[in-house]
Amino acid sequence: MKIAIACDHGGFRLKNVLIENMKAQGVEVVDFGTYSEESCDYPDYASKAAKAVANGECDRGVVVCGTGIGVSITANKVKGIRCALCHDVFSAKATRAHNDANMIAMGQRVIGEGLAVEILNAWLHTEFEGGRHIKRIEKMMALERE
Ligand SMILES: O=C(CO)[C@H](O)[C@H](O)[C@H](O)COP(=O)(O)O
Repeated sequence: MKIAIACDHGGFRLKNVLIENMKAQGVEVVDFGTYSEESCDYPDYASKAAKAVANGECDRGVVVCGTGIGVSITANKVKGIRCALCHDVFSAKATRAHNDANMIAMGQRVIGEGLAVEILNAWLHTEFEGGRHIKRIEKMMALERE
């Protein structure tokens, strides 16, 4: 699996923890920045990761900022993206199983690193259930074409 990842200054330290966790599992990671804690604008980086997922360069994506909100809103502006803001393991599993979320967002200022790694791993390793959820996702994605 190839994962796009991006953050702003408010998510930089957590992004690095998540990258190390994924690399330790043999997951390929493409880091779209930012690369320091210098203040920057989260749309510049979250959009790069989201576009890499939308165009197929990466299979799925992870975005991090202070709250996870700015990066998730940004990612969801890119056609084809279903980015879920998750700060608990149950939601991370459910958004893969039910929403087939192709991106996850988290906030470095909201949760600790240990929980963030558990959430990421739950999201990475949960498959989409299909079935009744397929038509619901189709209805969501049809909104992009209106
Ligand atoms: O976009 C956000 C909130 O929706 C992120 O949490 C940002 O990291 C945050 O807004 C950055 O704030 P700062 O005061 O400029 O560090």
